[in-house]
Amino acid sequence: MFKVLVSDPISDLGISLLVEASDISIDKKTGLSEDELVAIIGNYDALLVRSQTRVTERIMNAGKQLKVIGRAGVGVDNIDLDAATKRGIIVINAPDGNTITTCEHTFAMMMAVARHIPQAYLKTVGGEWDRKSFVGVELRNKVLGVLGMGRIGSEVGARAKAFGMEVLGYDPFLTEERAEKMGVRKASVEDIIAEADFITVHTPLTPETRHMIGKEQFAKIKKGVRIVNCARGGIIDEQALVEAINAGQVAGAAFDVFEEEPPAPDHPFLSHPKIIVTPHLGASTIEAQENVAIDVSEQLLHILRGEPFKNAVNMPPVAADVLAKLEPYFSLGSKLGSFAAQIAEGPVKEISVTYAGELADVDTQQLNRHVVAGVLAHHLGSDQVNVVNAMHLAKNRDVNVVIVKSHASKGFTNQVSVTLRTDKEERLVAGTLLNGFGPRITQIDKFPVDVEPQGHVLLISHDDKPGIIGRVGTLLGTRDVNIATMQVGRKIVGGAAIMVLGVDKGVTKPILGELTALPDLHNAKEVQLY
Ligand SMILES: NC(=O)C1=CN([C@@H]2O[C@H](COP(=O)(O)OP(=O)(O)OC[C@H]3O[C@@H](n4cnc5c(N)ncnc54)[C@H](O)[C@@H]3O)[C@@H](O)[C@H]2O)C=CC1
Ligand SMILES: O=C(O)CCC(=O)C(=O)O
Repeated sequence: MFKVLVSDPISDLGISLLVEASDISIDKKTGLSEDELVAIIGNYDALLVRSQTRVTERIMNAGKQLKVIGRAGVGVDNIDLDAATKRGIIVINAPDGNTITTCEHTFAMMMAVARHIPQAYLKTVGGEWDRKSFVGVELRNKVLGVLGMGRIGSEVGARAKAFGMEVLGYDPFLTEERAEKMGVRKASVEDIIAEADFITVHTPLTPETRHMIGKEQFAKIKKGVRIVNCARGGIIDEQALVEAINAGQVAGAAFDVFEEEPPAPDHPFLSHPKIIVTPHLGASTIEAQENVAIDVSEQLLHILRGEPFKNAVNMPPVAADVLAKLEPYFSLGSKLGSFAAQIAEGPVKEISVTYAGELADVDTQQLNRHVVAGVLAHHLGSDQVNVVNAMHLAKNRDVNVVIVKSHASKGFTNQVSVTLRTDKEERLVAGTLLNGFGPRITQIDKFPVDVEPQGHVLLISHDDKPGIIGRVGTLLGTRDVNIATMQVGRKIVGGAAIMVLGVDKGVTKPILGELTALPDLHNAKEVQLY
């Protein structure tokens, strides 16, 4: 039974998938302090949050069984990602579910600031009939500058055109072709500052975007511009904005987000007549909250159940078609890594993974992680290593990871070869997926073999001499070790050879010692593959 803690208000309907799952027990405890979370998080396998809970390193340290943190929304700035990655905790978000809702809120804010709606409302319900103070501007024929043309920014751009606005878009990933397709003009930040009548920001808050509109930009900004921020507090310098409004440079602003949330009661935005605010409501619709909760619950279930998942924030993204090609190799990759780690003597200095055949043309980042995790888990423990922290752990331990791609696959559609270089030796284990037969180890060091990577495997190196197979069989038989499968590999008659035995149970160290003492036999190792 997996235990899930929901620590922020999240749509009941959205998490019904978790509530109804027979292998999940779910607790809802919202509004907890960091200390309170630290005290209870050790009982949980998964934590589900929105934006209120700050998931700190302290909480993760206390979450001894914590495997996944799900964020029902886009921004994960309330989660210490580095700490999660170090601990192998997968962080997932729900990036698509609140796009339209936030885009619509942006429009609500843009229109509200253009037409002074909150200010007019307040006066009207206060008994005043003031029609002179609230003369607004149209959106039609105005220039809208969109900083950040991702999911939300693109939707804002599309809707702005319906209002008859000219849209200037800036995003480091916006190409001329994409801009043209969307009917927006690709622009620089400077173009937007100089030309836009309305500016809206839709980037994450990063060192690069922090205060991307600040004092310097306000000095050059088009007079009378209106600014909207429904992304993250801090992208626009709050202090500089107030000064620019007071100087008459900026006509008004609409903010859903703040550098510090909630803002202090004396925050200048809260009393400024030309600034309208909402309390981080961008994603707050029934539809969006259901969508993000459904998305994140689905992925959370996949992760807890050990199934393939998407939207991991602390792992490289992978396209669905690429994932479909890689997924069948995940288990093989980690078993090859584990096999190599179990037979190699000495501390690992380098893990080299060669992809041959069709895999050579695929972005294998996810598969690389499975191989590296397979190697490291042997040394560090499978509870300490997973695909999230594998690369981080390798780097921390100065283990070089080398990826080689080759189209020559020795007759297999695909072959994955893992070579471990230690300070003592170099060992290679290669494998493939055989159509209709499943995974196979196809090579160990220089010897071609055909071995199912499963259960207890005995790897014996010996001279290719008559009688050796019988001696091994007899010894194992007298020690009650049943041989299920046997493979012998050699390069030349009478030369060095290996024997790979599938055995039904673990082989003890004394038996391995007895095997090694047999004539013409050099080494016997047991490899466990699960
Ligand atoms: N107010 C609210 O309740 C909500 C806020 N958000 C926030 O809105 C923002 C945008 O969300 P999405 O569109 O879903 O994200 P996204 O990841 O689809 O788009 C962000 C875009 O910003 C661009 N970007 C990054 N650095 C940039 C820079 N220096 N200059 C210009 N563009 C840059 C990226 O290339 C990307 O295209 C995020 O910060 C998210 O957390 C999202 C949902 C609700
Ligand atoms: O959960 C929320 O309401 C905040 C949404 C948000 O800011 C995001 O998804 O980035």
